[in-house]
Amino acid sequence: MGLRWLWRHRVSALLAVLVIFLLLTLLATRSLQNNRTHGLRPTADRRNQRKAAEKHTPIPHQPAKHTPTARAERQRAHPPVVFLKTHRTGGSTVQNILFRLGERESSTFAFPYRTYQFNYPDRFRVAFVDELPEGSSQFDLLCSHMRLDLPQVRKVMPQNTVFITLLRDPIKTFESVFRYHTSTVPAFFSAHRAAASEGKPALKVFLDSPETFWDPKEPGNGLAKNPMSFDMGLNNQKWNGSWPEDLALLEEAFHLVMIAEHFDESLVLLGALLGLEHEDLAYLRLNARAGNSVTELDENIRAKVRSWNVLDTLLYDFFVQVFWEKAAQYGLERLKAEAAQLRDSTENIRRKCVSRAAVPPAELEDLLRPRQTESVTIVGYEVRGNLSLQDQGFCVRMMLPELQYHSHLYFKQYGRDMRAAPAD
Ligand SMILES: Nc1ncnc2c1ncn2[C@@H]1O[C@H](COP(=O)(O)OS(=O)(=O)O)[C@@H](OP(=O)(O)O)[C@H]1O
Repeated sequence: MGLRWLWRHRVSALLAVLVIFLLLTLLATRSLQNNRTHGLRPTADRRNQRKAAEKHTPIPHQPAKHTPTARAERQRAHPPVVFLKTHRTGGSTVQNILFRLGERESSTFAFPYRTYQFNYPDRFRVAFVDELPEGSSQFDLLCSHMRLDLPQVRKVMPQNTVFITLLRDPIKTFESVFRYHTSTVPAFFSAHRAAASEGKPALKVFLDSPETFWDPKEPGNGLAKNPMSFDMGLNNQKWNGSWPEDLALLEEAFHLVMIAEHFDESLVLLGALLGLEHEDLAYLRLNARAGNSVTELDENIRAKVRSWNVLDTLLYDFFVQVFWEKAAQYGLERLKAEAAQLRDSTENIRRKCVSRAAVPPAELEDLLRPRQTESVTIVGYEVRGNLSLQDQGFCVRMMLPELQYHSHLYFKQYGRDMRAAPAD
């Protein structure tokens, strides 16, 4: 054996080496072709972007709840969604459900070109949307704050988009908007200043003579009167002849207008519309004020709030009626039963995830601390320790405040940070 044997069989050895080489080349070519045909693997660029994104925020991995095949089917099953996030109505809670859904299904988000809002309070424009990311053929989800302009939104989203929004009792909404947006809405700011100098409650001072503080030509005053109507793109200053027609157009455009006072029933209808399971709809009440930041309203103040926001009352009452019509179509008994089931399953998930609720901001880590304003305290949640990595990923996402989740998803989608607001 050894060298003499090799020398004697040199031709056979050479042939064997050649055959092995040819076989390896063939296998390599087939595998490359497969990857190209099915487009399964991300490009090196996208892989690097994703790695960078994962490094960017200390958010645990998204749990892989579904198998790849099931995920692909679910992706096909649910249509693109626009969620019109009206102010102080519970929108961050619904947005969080959609953020989780979109992240799990690798949806493409239509994000604002700058910051977290579509150039609010301007009416929505196509130009306010960031570019379609490389490799995406359409936007699947749009759920950041805007003032609605339906034809413009339709230009951004695919034709089969489902439109949803959320309305809240106008008295609760206005009280919350007034307290939360003290420094960003000029009319409220002036009222607070006057109230401070008179030593009186600001809301009472404002409602005693709102016209003193409210300049309708000031663009920043959109939320100062009928804030929900303003967000829905209606004339929020006064009723005019086009209101009934505008309402009818909204009714036609929106597949579902959820009602905060019937939140669980609204989620059941949302789930039916998008084909979601109860686990997908589990939620924590996000962006809530601490008890000491809420103003108790007596009947006199409530009547003044109602009268100042009469168009919001009209809007709300109209869509509450539409909501119950939809509920009747779904089946009232069925809706009641499913809402009860959703409440139970959500309660179990809350018990598993949350170690402490209504936590003051100073006691929360940066990742879980909601945005605060000068005038109110917004409380958050503490996540339980000792969770599996998968549960931790799920639970943290459910309590992640809007800004943190938004910037995480933005970085994941574009591989870069969000653009800041332009300097004034
Ligand atoms: N599920 C549910 N049901 C009823 N109400 C809810 C729910 N989730 C959040 N909230 C209340 O909604 C208020 C926050 O609304 P938003 O998240 O839309 O605010 S924001 O515009 O994004 O700042 C805030 O209201 P206030 O606490 O009265 O200010 C939340 O407590």
